[in-house]
Amino acid sequence: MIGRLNHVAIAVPDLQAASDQYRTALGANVGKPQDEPAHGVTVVFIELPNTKIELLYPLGEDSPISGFLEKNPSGGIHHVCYEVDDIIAARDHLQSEGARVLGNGEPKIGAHGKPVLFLHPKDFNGCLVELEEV
Ligand SMILES: CC[C@H](C(=O)O)C(=O)SCCNC(=O)CCNC(=O)[C@H](O)C(C)(C)COP(=O)(O)OP(=O)(O)OC[C@H]1O[C@@H](n2cnc3c(N)ncnc32)[C@H](O)[C@@H]1OP(=O)(O)O
Ligand SMILES: [Co+2]
Repeated sequence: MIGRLNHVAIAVPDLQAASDQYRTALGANVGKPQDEPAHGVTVVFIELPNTKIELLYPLGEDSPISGFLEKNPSGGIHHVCYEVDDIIAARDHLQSEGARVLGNGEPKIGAHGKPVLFLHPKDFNGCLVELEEV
């Protein structure tokens, strides 16, 4: 069911500093910041030959990543995103397997303009999993 690794997300305490570091120290192709108010984050995508890195910074008062950054003030890997062909079929299958889908269970449009869902980290070995329909 899951396909390619679409991105690995890193929550960062300073989006500009992290972007500069990837651009200069790591010589990466770093995109521009993108506000995603529906998700409570500002994101910067870094294109790699085989996947993407998504830098995340809280946007707004009740960002879902604020708690994570309070617990991890230097930042850290926040989630992985796998691609799926059919996000509703994937959701229904995962729920039938007992996995918890976060939010109201309905996909939201993510940073790539595609439907995304999140699965509770406690159900996947402490790893927050995002699914993106491509
Ligand atoms: C623009 C969209 C973009 C895209 O790719 O298209 C995005 O990726 S948007 C990314 C931001 N949005 C989300 O992350 C939505 C899903 N996340 C959530 O709903 C919350 O972050 C949640 C519920 C996973 C955690 O929220 P919170 O930290 O406030 O809750 P708790 O403190 O109760 O945490 C419960 C439990 O989970 C552990 N935890 C929290 N975050 C993570 C994480 N990223 N990875 C692993 N574990 C995590 C937390 O430490 C708690 O564990 P415990 O042992 O009970 O202390
Ligand atoms: Co993501």
